[in-house]
Amino acid sequence: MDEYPNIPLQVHSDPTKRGTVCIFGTGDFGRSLGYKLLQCGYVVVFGSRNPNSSNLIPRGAEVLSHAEAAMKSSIIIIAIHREHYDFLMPFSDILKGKILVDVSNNLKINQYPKSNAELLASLVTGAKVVKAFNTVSAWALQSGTLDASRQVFLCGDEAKAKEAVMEIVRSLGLTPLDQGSLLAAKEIENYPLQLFPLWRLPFYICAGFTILVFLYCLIFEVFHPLVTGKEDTSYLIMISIANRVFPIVSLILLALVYLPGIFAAIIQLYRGTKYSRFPDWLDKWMLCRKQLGLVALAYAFLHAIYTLVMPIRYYVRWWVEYYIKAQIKSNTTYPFLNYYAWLSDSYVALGILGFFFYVLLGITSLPSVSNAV
Ligand SMILES: NC(=O)C1=CN([C@@H]2O[C@H](COP(=O)(O)OP(=O)(O)OC[C@H]3O[C@@H](n4cnc5c(N)ncnc54)[C@H](OP(=O)(O)O)[C@@H]3O)[C@@H](O)[C@H]2O)C=CC1
Ligand SMILES: [Fe+3]
Repeated sequence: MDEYPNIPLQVHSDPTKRGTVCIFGTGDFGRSLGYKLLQCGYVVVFGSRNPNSSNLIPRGAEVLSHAEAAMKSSIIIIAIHREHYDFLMPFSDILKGKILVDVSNNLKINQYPKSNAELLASLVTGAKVVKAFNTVSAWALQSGTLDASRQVFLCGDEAKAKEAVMEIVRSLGLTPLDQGSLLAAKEIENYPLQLFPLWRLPFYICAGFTILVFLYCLIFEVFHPLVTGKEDTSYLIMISIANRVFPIVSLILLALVYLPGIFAAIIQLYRGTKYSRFPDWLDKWMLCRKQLGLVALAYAFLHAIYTLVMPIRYYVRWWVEYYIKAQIKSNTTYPFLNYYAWLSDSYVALGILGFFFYVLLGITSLPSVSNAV
């Protein structure tokens, strides 16, 4: 295999193989990406500090010293943390003209004034740095659960280098999204640290309506009877009031899912064209319909659970009363009476568990940039 730094990816002599890709670092991410590349027909060469003692290397890959490995390919994926980038400086000559793929992430948003990719470009002058793969997690690569995070954001100053990396991304079955020049690296590095960015607005809307309806029910069903008739109805809070809040908010959210479509249609009819931009507020609203719909569904599901729980609670309470009366009549004590009261309350816990289970399901199906470490 000869090295031609200006040719993006060297073609392997074996026609079943796509070409050689070099990966620096035999850590979690390097190994996972190597494994996936091997699966997709690439020849993979790892560059490591300890080529002989590296273990868990995917079968079929070669492990060499950094310098030897770099000679084998014109694309080098740097699967090493930013803090160790200066170790590359002695190899500057070998890396000249090569495509260096920066996959690194930080621990905090805007942790450094300069993005990791820009730092790499300034340390190894003459190399073509492309930022990519940082939003894909090692775990997703290995387990093949890439459904929710097939998008690979990438950026770089050299169009040809970017195209070569995009080709690799595509051949791994992922979708490259070109974000422009290396200046965009800072933003791309922040993506994995933004926790569910698409859920912020829907979360506020749902929380707002839930609190509002809950307070309304609380005032009319608990505070009002307490003030006017000195009647204590606080026992309604946990189940009856909650079960009133869920369907009301669920229906409001469902309306919020369908309303923007109607507004959009009216605007289009009014303007007489489909090809103009919607106002900003409508755009934001349309974009969070999926999340609002998911929460509406979760609330409807909770409503169903609580509705099922309620008659069981009445039944249990009836039994508790029945046994208390029986105890008084026969002047004896039944040992397990408390158990029934406890049982009735455990149904409440069941409802809450159901809720968390649903939320978990929702989270796993998110288009998650947040998958990556
Ligand atoms: N893990 C993940 O899910 C993801 C990780 N990333 C990024 O990938 C990069 C690697 O992450 P990950 O594999 O998890 O980390 P690991 O700690 O598992 O591996 C890092 C590797 O870097 C090499 N290394 C460590 N110290 C030095 C040093 N002083 N000089 C030279 N090489 C060194 C080692 O390889 P060797 O011993 O072979 O030299 C080591 O195995 C990071 O930048 C991370 O942000 C991006 C997306 C997801
Ligand atoms: Fe109902």
